[in-house]
Amino acid sequence: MSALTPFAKKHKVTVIGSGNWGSTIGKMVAENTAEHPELFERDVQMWVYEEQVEVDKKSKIYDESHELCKGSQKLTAVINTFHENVKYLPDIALPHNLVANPSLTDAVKNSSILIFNLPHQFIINLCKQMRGHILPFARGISCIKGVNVKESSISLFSETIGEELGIYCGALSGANIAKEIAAEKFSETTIAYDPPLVDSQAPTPATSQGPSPASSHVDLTKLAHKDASGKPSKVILKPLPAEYHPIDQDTIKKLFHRRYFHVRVVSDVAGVSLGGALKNVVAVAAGWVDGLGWGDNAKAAVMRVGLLEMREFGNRFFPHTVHPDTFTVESAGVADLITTCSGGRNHRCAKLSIMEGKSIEEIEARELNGQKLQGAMTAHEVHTFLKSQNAEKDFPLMTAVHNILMGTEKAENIPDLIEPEDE
Ligand SMILES: NC(=O)C1=CN([C@@H]2O[C@H](COP(=O)(O)OP(=O)(O)OC[C@H]3O[C@@H](n4cnc5c(N)ncnc54)[C@H](O)[C@@H]3O)[C@@H](O)[C@H]2O)C=CC1
Ligand SMILES: O=C(CO)COP(=O)(O)O
Repeated sequence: MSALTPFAKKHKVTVIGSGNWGSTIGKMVAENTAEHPELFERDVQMWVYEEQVEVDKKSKIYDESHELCKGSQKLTAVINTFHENVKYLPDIALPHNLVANPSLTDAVKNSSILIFNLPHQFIINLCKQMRGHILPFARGISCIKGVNVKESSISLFSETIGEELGIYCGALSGANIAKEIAAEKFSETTIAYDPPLVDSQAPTPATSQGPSPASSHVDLTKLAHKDASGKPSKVILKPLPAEYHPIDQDTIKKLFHRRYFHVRVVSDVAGVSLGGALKNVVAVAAGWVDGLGWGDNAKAAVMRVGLLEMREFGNRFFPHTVHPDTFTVESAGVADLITTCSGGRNHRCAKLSIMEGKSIEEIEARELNGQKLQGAMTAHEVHTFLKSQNAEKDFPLMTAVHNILMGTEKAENIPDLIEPEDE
């Protein structure tokens, strides 16, 4: 078979991150690569931030005669031997074709599809380590819930990843509490994936020798490609060689969709990303309200105001790209807000912090066994940005969450703090 035979090459997939959600996504993606051998290599690499763990004696996989069950062991060795992430996703059987790899550069080598799934504070550093080690034409999907704020500028992690690595990156977000999905309970998600036409339908230009075998003949610099704020993207995308099946919306859906995990693919990367990031701030407020014992009506009021602020944030700061309906129609909007304000970690830790009179960080360290909350950090980042735009008063709930975390306001004052000024 010639190297240029269409689709002679299968996509190698790497998941970068192996926490609660990273391992769950790894599980689903590995189930799908095994079911679609025409598109994907069977084995999925999962980059693991290496650390020492102990296999719990109460765990189903515990075997007192096994060396890896004695004392502290490398997490990657435990995952690859017992096919369970004992630290971040205990009691869930992972597919044997999901391979834990502690070397980032080795895990991403030759992968044409990169899935980013880490707490947002770690991603920029990792992208720097990946530079020069990935396929230049790789495509990405960011499952990260957070925004990248630098003083007066804000960007989505799909964009940050895209710019750091020079690739196109879409976003996956939804009402997706990982442990429910890992147990194969039904949920929906939204994937925003809208690369320039070259990967999907762009006609390959004909040459005097007939149709070009390689999509690399398409001049990508001439294709309209804008970032989420509507400015022309700085990234000059490299086309996918023609021996690969196109990485289009259909390919992406096949990689993620499961019987228990229904995927809707849309084009609104900004709306999907902002929904996932901003709802974490609202969930902190909802947790406080529950911790105060104020009941469901109070929580619904906070969620209503939060949803309006999420939509306004998108409209105001990403006016060229956000579809306001994403916040109310898609899993990545209102559904994620509801689930996170009910069963999410941000909500639970905020609730306990009020009930016990402790900081959220103390509760996080005690309750989450190394998992990382995103809500408080995102509240501070969003506040930095809103302040730079002189827009704090237009986002009273987001501002209140920041001020309460800083100790300059009290959660008990939330009803007054979110009351519009003219009422
Ligand atoms: N857990 C959930 O239910 C969901 C989480 N998300 C989002 O997914 C993203 C990833 O979260 P999770 O998988 O839940 O992570 P997690 O909070 O369960 O785990 C923390 C992860 O950070 C890694 N880590 C710790 N220190 C590190 C360092 N210095 N450098 C690099 N990595 C380090 C750990 O190895 C671990 O994989 C976040 O943006 C989160 O908001 C999205 C949907 C659901
Ligand atoms: O994003 C989530 C659910 O969609 C998970 O939220 P938490 O990080 O608050 O658990």
